[in-house]
Amino acid sequence: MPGAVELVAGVPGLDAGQRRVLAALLEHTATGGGLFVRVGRAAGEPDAFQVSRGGVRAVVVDDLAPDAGTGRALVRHAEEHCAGLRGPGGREFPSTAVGVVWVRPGAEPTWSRDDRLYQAVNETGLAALTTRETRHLSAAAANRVAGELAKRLRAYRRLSVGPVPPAPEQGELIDGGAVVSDVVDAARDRPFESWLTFLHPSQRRLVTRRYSGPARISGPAGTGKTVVALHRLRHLARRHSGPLLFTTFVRTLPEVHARAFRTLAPELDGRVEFTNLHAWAVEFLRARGTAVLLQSKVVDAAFGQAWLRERVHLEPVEPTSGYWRDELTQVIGGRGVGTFEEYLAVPRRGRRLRLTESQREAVWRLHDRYRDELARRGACDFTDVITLADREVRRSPPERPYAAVVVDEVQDLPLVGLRLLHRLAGDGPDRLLLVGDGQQQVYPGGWRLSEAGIPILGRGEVLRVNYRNRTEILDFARRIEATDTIDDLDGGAGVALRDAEAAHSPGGTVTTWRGTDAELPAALVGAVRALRVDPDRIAVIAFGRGAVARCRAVLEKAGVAVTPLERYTGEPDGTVKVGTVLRAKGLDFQAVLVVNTGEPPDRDDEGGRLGERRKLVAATRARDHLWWATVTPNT
Ligand SMILES: Nc1ncnc2c1ncn2[C@@H]1O[C@H](COP(=O)(O)OP(=O)(O)OP(=O)(O)O)[C@@H](O)[C@H]1O
Repeated sequence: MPGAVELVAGVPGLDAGQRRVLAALLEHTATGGGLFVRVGRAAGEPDAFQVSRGGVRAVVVDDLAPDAGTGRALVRHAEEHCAGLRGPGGREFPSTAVGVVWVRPGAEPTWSRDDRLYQAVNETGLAALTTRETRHLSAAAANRVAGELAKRLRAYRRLSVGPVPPAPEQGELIDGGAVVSDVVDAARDRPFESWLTFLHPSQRRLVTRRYSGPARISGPAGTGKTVVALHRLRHLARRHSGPLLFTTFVRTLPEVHARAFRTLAPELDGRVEFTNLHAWAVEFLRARGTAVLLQSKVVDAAFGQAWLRERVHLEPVEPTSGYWRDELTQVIGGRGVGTFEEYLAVPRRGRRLRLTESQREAVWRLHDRYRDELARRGACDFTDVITLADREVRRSPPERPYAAVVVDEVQDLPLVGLRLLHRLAGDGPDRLLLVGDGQQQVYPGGWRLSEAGIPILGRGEVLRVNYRNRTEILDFARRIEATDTIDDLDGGAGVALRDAEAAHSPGGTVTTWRGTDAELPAALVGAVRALRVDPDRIAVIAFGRGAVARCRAVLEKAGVAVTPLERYTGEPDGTVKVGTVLRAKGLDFQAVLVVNTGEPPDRDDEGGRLGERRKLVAATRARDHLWWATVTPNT
């Protein structure tokens, strides 16, 4: 059988550099897929398409960089040729899954940083690119894509170094046998990153849909909301110039998603800013010459002092100070309430106690005291920073406006945060995308998008197919009673996990354990050891900081290397991750061990309602294995 070099030599009209590059690309498809080489070049058309287990690439091999117009045409053509290819499990190839690469044979490529529509590499760079890529497609899936692409690429010659499987007939649906083998394949390997290449048709539609104003994607846990948001960012970045912003309330999450985005869209490195809202606000204020002191310890001390002075009035109503602290930060600060009169009128949605006017007066005195204590320390709290940034944006917007702003886990943002992001993005087409799930709201408080002045009318989307959790885990999580009034973030009825459809992903394990605190160390360490899973894919989740500290100590004592979730970036480091459920939001792991100790939560749980939601969030972080421990006091 001829090798890659001989096969490429058979294509007419290629120069030596092109032959070298194309032969290397072809070689790389030996484990699945194929290479399509254009017979006769055409401006704005890729010279080749490579399908491998790493996905699909459109390639131009040229010493001269395409000009901006040709570059854009190239991307458009690459997308058009590939969009909607069918993949395993009824999923489809979104246009954003095709990477575009310009290879300059021999020499270093030059390129403009502002117009990055494609990756630019020389031959060494290309070799690095192909060896580093993750194989997230099965060989069967790569062959299937190549087979379908063959029907579309009439002007291209298909080259293959492996055996070429028969191409499906024109218009043929995926045949039964292929579906079964693909599903089995997917279930066995469950290539974690196959979302890079294939999306459910309902996900794919949302990636490229044009919205005339702010839009919202909601849906239960694990339905691919973030996945869609990342694909959409690539889609928008390819069409608009200017920076893009991906933000969320959870401190560590943006870094993890930035890493996933670099895998999806390496050419866009730096175009999209991934940052949590507080970090964004602090940095924005700093750049405007306003330094703010934002430290949890200082804020805790200010509240502690204020509480000491005012507790006598509020303790009879509710003894836990956390409840009142949430009242200050979530209701008053979070909604940007500036006067007592406003506070009297504000909806206290989701709060378990109704307050009389005189009780609200007592709260307001606590609020005043707290403000004084903060001022005395020259400090801000977390909502102040957002309010200050919002004021500054109103006074003078950023010089380079964002082409698009995507907000993940939006359900946990305070109202003032929503207002700030709305102001940053504006109401223009495709500029603001809000992604979230009311059922996963883990902080007290609540708002409707309309209260932030964000009109969603007709631009609210719902995803319903859970892709993350295997059947056993999904069934377990569905039984958690977190289904009280779930809203779609705008007062409408939301979809609960119970009503989500399951992508066909059978199996998984759920092990429940019940025992005393004294028995926990042996059980936890035993459960971690029994997992035949890479430590990087394991997380231990608890509901309070005390329980997290205990789990960490137990594991470390047993010689299991751990990293707090606060420091997790998605980068493999050979350790098990440990943290509170609030830090685990938005993430997933192959195996999750959840430790319920029954200790009072760090934050008020609104009479158990938020507690159930936090349990649901914890359980749905597990993809394949869930260990669910209930710790009882020592007898
Ligand atoms: N089209 C897809 N193909 C394969 N896997 C997918 C697909 N969409 C999502 N997934 C898998 O499901 C996981 C969850 O996706 P994602 O984080 O986007 O869901 P989410 O709706 O944002 O979840 P949550 O609300 O629980 O944070 C992904 O890590 C990925 O492994």
